[in-house]
Amino acid sequence: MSDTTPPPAASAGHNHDHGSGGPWAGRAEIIFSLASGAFLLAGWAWGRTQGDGATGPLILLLLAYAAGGFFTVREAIENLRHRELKIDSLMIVAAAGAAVLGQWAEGALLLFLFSLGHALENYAMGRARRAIEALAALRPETALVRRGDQLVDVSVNDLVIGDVVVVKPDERVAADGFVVLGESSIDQAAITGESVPVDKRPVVDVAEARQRPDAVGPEHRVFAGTINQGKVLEVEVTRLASQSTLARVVELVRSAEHQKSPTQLFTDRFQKIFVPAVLVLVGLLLFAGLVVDEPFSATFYRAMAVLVAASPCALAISTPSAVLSGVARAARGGVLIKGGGPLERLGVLHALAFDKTGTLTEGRPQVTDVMPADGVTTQELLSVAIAVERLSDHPLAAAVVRDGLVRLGSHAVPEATDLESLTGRGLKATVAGETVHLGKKSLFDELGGAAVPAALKTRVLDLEHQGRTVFVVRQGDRYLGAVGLMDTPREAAKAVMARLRELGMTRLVMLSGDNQRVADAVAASVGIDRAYGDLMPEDKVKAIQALRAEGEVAMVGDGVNDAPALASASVGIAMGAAGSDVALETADVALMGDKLEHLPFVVGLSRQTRRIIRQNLWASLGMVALLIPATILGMKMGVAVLFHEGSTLLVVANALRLLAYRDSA
Ligand SMILES: Nc1ncnc2c1ncn2[C@@H]1O[C@H](COP(=O)(O)OP(=O)(O)OP(=O)(O)O)[C@@H](O)[C@H]1O
Ligand SMILES: [Zn+2]
Repeated sequence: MSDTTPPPAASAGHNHDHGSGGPWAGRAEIIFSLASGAFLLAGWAWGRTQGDGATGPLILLLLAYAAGGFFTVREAIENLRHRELKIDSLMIVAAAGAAVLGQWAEGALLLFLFSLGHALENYAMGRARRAIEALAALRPETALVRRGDQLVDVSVNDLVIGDVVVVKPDERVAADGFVVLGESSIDQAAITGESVPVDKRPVVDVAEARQRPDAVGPEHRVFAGTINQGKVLEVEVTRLASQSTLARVVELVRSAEHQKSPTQLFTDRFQKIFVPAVLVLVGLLLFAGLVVDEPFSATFYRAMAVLVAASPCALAISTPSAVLSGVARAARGGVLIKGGGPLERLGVLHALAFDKTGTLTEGRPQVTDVMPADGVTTQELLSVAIAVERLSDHPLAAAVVRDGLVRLGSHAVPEATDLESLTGRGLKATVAGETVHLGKKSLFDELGGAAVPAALKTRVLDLEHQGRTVFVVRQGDRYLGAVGLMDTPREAAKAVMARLRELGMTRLVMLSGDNQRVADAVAASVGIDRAYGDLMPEDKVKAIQALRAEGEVAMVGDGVNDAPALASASVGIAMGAAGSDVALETADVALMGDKLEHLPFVVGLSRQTRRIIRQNLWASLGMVALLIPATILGMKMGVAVLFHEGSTLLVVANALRLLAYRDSA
């Protein structure tokens, strides 16, 4: 059951794939094992009527041996070829030992139970794996592609970027892309875990969308594997089938199985000591004749029984089965967990740090206040601000341009050039031959030159107290004024924080690049304990490190400006990862949808996984601890195998409960 040599990373845990694999192999194992059981029963019953040593019953028991031992022997040979010693192989030694002692029925029982236990175990693990493979099957095989006036059926693997595919109602979208024609609503649950269908409409500017497909808004973007619930849509393909979000998720989930968790590393280490110790014990037991007066056959039998009892089979499978089920369940809920490590760590930690914009807030700021300095007109302030923000792709910039233009009316906007982004503080550019600086108030202390006029400063502070994000604009040495924006907290944020506390998160903090007063206001409104404001991206990393000094911390962000902080947290959790490659790649846990509500689900799931791993460890170690003395004291080999395989199946069944996990909020 477990290797005495460390298994290669790719065969994490208890691997009974038998090389060939496939559904037939699984079924064949069960059939062979049941056949073994039938031969055993018939041979045993016939033997009772015929008396010992009759040829007929013996032939049946030999057939039971053959059927029950077939896969075990095959695997043992395979292992020997790889120069691996597995305890599985020793099960054959035990059965052979029973045969030598003339205990054919007992040996056949051993092989029957052993093969049945392992066949069922493989079947159960296969169930968790199939839950993952079901994701891959969501993508249709073919797509209807518009070629001039004609529609052609094309294999999705032959789709190229720029193809326009037609998606009929109730059909699955064949490729990632953006809508060019038609309006509909799409069920994206398979990718993002959102239960409510999302409305889609065509992009306004196809050329622009083609150039920057990752910047296309969620109302235009569609993903392979999602279901069109309304009317016909035409979608321009932006990714090859092998690169689609679905394909990447499936790939990441598959590889997650092979990332060992801390508990797995621990059990691996434990087995490296335990297995040789068992072999030594069994070796010593062969000399029991020196202590107790018994025939060697009895000594040998006892040693074989101990060997069976001590196999740490359940222990080896206890963690991998739970991790596999947990990762599969999460994937079905639109959450990608990259392995047992993050899953287990998230299951025990008590502190969560949040990014503000786009994570706790909607990430859709709106201009609320425009305050020109004395002697400056509103138009002058706005036109310069718009000119500069137009060149930036910051979330605040988009809001200033959109809302600013409405307020500006027909007033002309000058041309800005030489944009320079002052990360986390603001922007610098040239307008009408003069340098324009725009950004948070503290930026101007840093820059030197003319200081912010006292009157303007008071008004900025006043706005900040009201929870507004404020930036100041300066052209040359002249202050034009300040603009205030407001980003509303996500509707779900408050309830999510409350639920996270129920789940055992005791420290909830917020990290923000915005000023401290805004940070405090947002934190208070959603129920966060502590807000750290005025942080530059590198300060966020330092803040995470400081928090980690007091215990493990997970960080939740959207991958914008916070990727380094996500990477330095114990567990980095990204939101809205379906739309962002960076987030999908850098995070340990990716919430595919842009929904804060999925956070309690994944926290609860990881906590449940931890609990189940704990239970499994106790059950498997407890069973071994009971069976070793029991067999030394004379428990029958058949009974020992029954308990041994029973505990293995129990552990796997316990893990499979995770597939049905629901957040009970
Ligand atoms: N393009 C811009 N226009 C106006 N102000 C800006 C701009 N870029 C940065 N700032 C100022 O710098 C502050 C912090 O910048 P930014 O929002 O990029 O940081 P962040 O770390 O992403 O913040 P958050 O914690 O809110 O997500 C902003 O609140 C704003 O005052
Ligand atoms: Zn086993």
